Amino acid sequence: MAKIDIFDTTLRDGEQSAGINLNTAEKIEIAKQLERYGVAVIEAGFPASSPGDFEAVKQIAQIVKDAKVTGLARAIPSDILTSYEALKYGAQPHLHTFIATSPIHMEYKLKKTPDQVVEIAVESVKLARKYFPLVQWSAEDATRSNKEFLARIITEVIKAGATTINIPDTVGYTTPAEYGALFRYLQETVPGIEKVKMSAHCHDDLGMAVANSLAAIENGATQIEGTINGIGERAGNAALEEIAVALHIREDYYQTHSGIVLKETKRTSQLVSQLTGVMIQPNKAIVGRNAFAHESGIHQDGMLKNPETYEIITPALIGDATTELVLGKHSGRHAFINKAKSMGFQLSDDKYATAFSAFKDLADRKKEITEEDLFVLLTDQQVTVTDTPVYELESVQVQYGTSNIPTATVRVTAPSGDVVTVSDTGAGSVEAIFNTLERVVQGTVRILDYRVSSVSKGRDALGEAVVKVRFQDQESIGRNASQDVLEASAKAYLNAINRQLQKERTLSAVH
Ligand SMILES: CC(=O)SCCNC(=O)CCNC(=O)[C@H](O)C(C)(C)COP(=O)(O)OP(=O)(O)OC[C@H]1O[C@@H](n2cnc3c(N)ncnc32)[C@H](O)[C@@H]1OP(=O)(O)O
Ligand SMILES: CC(C)C(=O)C(=O)O
Ligand SMILES: [Mg+2]
Repeated sequence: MAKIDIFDTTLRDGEQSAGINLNTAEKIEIAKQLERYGVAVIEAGFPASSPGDFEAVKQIAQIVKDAKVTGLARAIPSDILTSYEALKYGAQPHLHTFIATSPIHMEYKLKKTPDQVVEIAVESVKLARKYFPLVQWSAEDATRSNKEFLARIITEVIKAGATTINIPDTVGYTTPAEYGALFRYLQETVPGIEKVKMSAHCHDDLGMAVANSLAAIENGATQIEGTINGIGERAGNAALEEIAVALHIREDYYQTHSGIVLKETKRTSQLVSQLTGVMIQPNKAIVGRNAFAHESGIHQDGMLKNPETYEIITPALIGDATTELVLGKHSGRHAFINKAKSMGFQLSDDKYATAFSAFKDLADRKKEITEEDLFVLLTDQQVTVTDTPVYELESVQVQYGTSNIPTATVRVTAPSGDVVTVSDTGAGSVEAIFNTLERVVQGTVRILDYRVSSVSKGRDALGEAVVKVRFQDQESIGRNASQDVLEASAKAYLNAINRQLQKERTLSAVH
């Protein structure tokens, strides 16, 4: 099976992302992780661009042993010589030099004729080869270059000693079929091309960087360049983790291997995200937070029956990620009960049914149902004695204004089955609710304690209310968690009353 070398440029092209600035210690940490990840080449920076980059490249070249370390240089003697001073410590000194070959870059940016560009490229490669055993030459903006001119200049730089030829899609302009055809054309046209490594370097301006890179592999590329998490200038570079996993999962199709240690994927991605400060979008392939999260009932049911129904990549393949069956408004009974059991609950079918409908009701109102929310909801069912008639809150409404007296109106089904609606006021909203409920409940109720806290996190977190009352000469504690603390308070109050009623009923049944 053919080997595809992975050339990582997170520390050079990746760092060219707007807003990223890594210091030497951070670059070394990333380089060490890239070495563990199994990349073949690490482009550690652009040594001539700043003393900081020079120092980082030099240290990385000294530290990294299992990958080649390279640095970028323009086709300028001083860039090449400066790069040598940084890279000479590497196990196999490797230089990456480039010059643009498209008409627009040659005319407007370089202000050179095509003939001058060929001459500069040849001279730079010859100079580089005096110092470096390995010289990669890149035709910047290759995909907008004249292909006959591209074949001509590549022929000349190979004669001058280039050991790798890179065909960058610098502005993310090409398409998979077109890019593949360009690789085929160069292989069929350029004398001596079989002696060098052919490399692809794609940008994601049209969202095709990974697809273009894979097309290059299908057409003879044996090295792929990119960055971790796809970071890079403008829309970024090809995401290396996506390419490595695609080659693995579709090995049957590509018939290649990359040498990447896939179980280091998640860690590498997280490290780069943390040190660069570039967040990973949740639905990003392979490393996004949701890449292994299933929310809808039909998918969750399929996953529980056989994970291969909806997962082509196992989370274990890429490291520490786990499959997650996220419970939300699209979830079904199978996933809900499975989760409840995994949390240690064992309820009767009836209670599971009630808990599931309470869960659906909550999921309609709350974006994400956390494990804490479920715990509260299922515990409520576990401890509810269902055969005692109790007070049930049908609705609660509070009128509150900074200059009004708070007024509560509650509608409650009493143990007798009667539905009553009562209003009363209080110094605050909660007191108005409690005063109103006191008028509903038969018997004297004295509040001994009342507390509210948040169950989960975020602005839509459940609020949990705990109310301790004295009722029928006994102390009873009630609790409830709802999205609204006023509703939770009313329900907690009635829960305290109901628990006392249930206790009474159980005791009188025993005697
Ligand atoms: C596609 C890519 O990713 S290419 C890599 C891009 N990365 C970077 O540019 C990051 C680091 N760059 C830098 O720090 C600076 O741009 C430096 C140090 C390299 C150069 O800085 P300056 O000397 O101030 O030049 P400046 O950046 O303004 O302009 C670039 C010059 O290099 C020339 N140039 C651009 N590419 C090449 C090349 N491959 N070979 C030779 N000259 C080149 C330009 O024509 C321009 O020359 P001019 O000054 O004669 O007009
Ligand atoms: C320097 C080259 C390889 C580059 O980054 C590009 O053309 O995108
Ligand atoms: Mg690039």
